[in-house]
Parts: sequence; structure tokens; C-alpha cells
Amino acid sequence: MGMFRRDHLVFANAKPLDDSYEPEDIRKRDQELAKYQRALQPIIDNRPTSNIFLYGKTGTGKTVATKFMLSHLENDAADYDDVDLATIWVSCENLSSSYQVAIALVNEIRRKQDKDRISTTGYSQQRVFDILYEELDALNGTIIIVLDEIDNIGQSDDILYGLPRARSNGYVENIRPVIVGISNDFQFRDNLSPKVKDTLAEKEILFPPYDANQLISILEPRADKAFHDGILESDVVPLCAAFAAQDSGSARQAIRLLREAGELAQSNDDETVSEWHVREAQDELEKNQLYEGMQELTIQGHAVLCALAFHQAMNEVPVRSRTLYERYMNICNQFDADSVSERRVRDHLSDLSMLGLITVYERNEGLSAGRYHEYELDVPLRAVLNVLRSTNRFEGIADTIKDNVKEQ
Ligand SMILES: Nc1ncnc2c1ncn2[C@@H]1O[C@H](COP(=O)(O)OP(=O)(O)OP(=O)(O)O)[C@@H](O)[C@H]1O
Repeated sequence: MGMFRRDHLVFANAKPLDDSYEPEDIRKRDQELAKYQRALQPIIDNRPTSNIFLYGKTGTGKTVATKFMLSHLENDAADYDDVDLATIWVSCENLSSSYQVAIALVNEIRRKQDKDRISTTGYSQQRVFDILYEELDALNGTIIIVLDEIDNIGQSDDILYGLPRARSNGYVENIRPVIVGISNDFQFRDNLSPKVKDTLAEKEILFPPYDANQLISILEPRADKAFHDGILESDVVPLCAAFAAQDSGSARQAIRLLREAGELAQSNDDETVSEWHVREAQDELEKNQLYEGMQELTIQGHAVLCALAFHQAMNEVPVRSRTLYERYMNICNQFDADSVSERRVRDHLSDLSMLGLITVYERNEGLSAGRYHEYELDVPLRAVLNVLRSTNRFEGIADTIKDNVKEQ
């Protein structure tokens, strides 16, 4: 028998667990979808339409809801002879300015028409905007411009000023642009320049993180399709939902966990997917997430993380930097490593916080005690210790900490 065999036991159809899968219905987002529908309705009525901004953390259904609503809108618009509609979708993931977004929009319009792309450099911003207006004006009716991950443009927000005013400024005559902006960053609107805030006139729709019950409802129809009958034990879907709800409230994370648990059962030749597979898969995912974060760290960064893990294990968190520093010095002494100043340790702590590994609390006790920071892990202690164990240098200390974990 070869090393790879086609699986007939676990997965009946793995597509519903793929990120690109488009579900038949959007679950547990009735209020958000109703608001979305109200915001898009004027397009069918040929009335002026506000721009729409969707805010929510990763995996909360902003993209899938947008695809769902726009595909209904396009279908229904086809029933009305006097409604012309086109959608242009650009992901701003790797675009950091309005200039780059404008070029991406031009090239997306050209791609759909099998025309040559324009170069991504060498034009002035005004020239790029002029080309964009020309391309847009060659279309007709309402043009929905979806800017996914729009927060990447930061303060370079001219495009959000130019597009909404393109018609009133006479840059376009034949079309009405409507921007649908999608953002993970709730602060994005606050940080826009005042002139953009004034011009944008948008409707906002918030997508909160999912709770465990909502995630169960999202997972169930996918699980039914993805796995053979009787393969999934009954606690698997609720456990995937609970892990993801506790961590991020992301449907993407819950779906991924379910898939990984299935893959683990498959590779072990197990007859069912059980709670054990989910826990193993969760450990693995946490470890990967941490590995990625920790690869960015130096040995000093690891030592600081190790000191914080110590206090976490002793249930002495959040901990002040001074106390943490003493533990850090102690750890450095244990393997004869050079230590750095308390100030540098605070820099390492802010790196750890940027990587999402720890939480920092700012305390202000007034004149008597002044301002200071406290720290605790933002990822499970168990996972941090597992990763520290895998670095030769910290293996022994991680084991000692593990043995001393106090009941939390
Ligand atoms: N309410 C829902 N019903 C069904 N599937 C959902 C729902 N919400 C999210 N999903 C699924 O979860 C995954 C992530 O959703 P989506 O990509 O829409 O999130 P997002 O908020 O756009 O995330 P990001 O900001 O990272 O792009 C997709 O596979 C999507 O199909």
C-alpha cells in the first residue's frame, strides 16, 4: 500500500470546510443583513444611495455577507430594465495608499474587459484618479465599489474623498459610485481626515464576534455535508465552537478547527472524530500561532516571555514590570545569559503585546503611585510552555514552571 490513499471514511466532501466555500445561507446575522438590505434598497429604487461601511473583527462574516447581499442584489436588479448595476471588488490587503487602491480599481475594471493593465508606478496621483474616472464613466448606472480591508490605506484616504464626490465634481456623468468599505479596525473611521468624514455620508454596520451557540449554528450545516454519517461524535461541533468563541469569536477559526480535527482522525485511521481530536487540533493551532509570533523574537524576548509565564503559572498576574524584571534576571542567571536593562525589558514587553502574545494594562494611581503597566499572557500558558520547551535553552525552565502551575 502507498503512503497516500484517498480517504473514504472521514470526509464525504471537504469543500464546506474550505475558506472559499460560499454557504447557502448566512446564519445568525439577521439584524445585520436586514440593515444591509435597507442600505442597498435605494439602488433598486433608483434613489441616491449612501456608502456602506462594515466593521468587525476577522472571521465575523463581513465578506460572506457582502457576497451574499450583492449576489441577491445583482439577480434582483436584472428584473428592472431601468436599473444598471456593476460591482468592482478590490482587496486592499497589500495596498497601503489611495494611489495603489486607485490603480487596483483601474486594473480590476480592465481585467474584466480583457484590457491591458496599467503600470503600478510612474503616474501622478491626479493622473491615476483621472484614469479611474474615465474607466468608471465608460460603465453605466450604479457602480458598487467594494474595498475589502480598507483600513490598510491608513491616513492616505484621498480616494474616499474623491470617489463620493466624483459626480458632483463633474468627473463622471454616467455612473453613480457607491462604496462598500470593509474593515477589521473599528478606529478606522475616527482616524479619517475631517474632509473625508464629512463627504463619506455612510451607513455603518457592525459585525460583533460570534458566541458559541451562533458558531454551532454556522458549523452544523457544514459538518453535515463535510463528514460521512456517524463519523462526528456529538460533542465535536460544540467544542470547536466553544474554543473559537473563547478565543476570537471567529467563524473562520471554528471551521478551521473542525477541519483539522477531521484531518487528524483521518491520518490516525480513527473510526470517529472525537473531542480528543479537537483538543489535539486546538493545541496544534495554538502552537503554530505562537511559533509564528515567537519566531519574531530574540532570545531576550523569549526570556521575558518565560518570566511572564512563571508569574502566570503562580497565578500572580497581572504583574508589574519591576517584579517581572526580577524574575527575568533570575532566569538569565540560570543559564549565564547576558541580561538587559529594565527599560529594554519593557521594550520587549511591548513587542510581545504587538504580537498579540500578552496583554498590557495601564494603571494610573494618581499622584501617590503614579502611572505604571501590568502584564499578563494573552495566549494559553500551556501553549507558551510547549513552545518554550521546544527551544533547547528554555526546556528545563519550562518544565519546572509546568510542574509548579497553581490552580487558576
Ligand atoms: N453567518 C455565517 N454563516 C455562514 N458562514 C459564515 C458566517 N459567518 C462567517 N462564515 C464563514 O466563516 C468564514 C469567515 O467569514 P468571512 O470571510 O466573511 O469573515 P470576515 O469578517 O470577512 O473576515 P476577514 O475580516 O478576516 O476577511 C467564511 O468561510 C464564511 O463562509
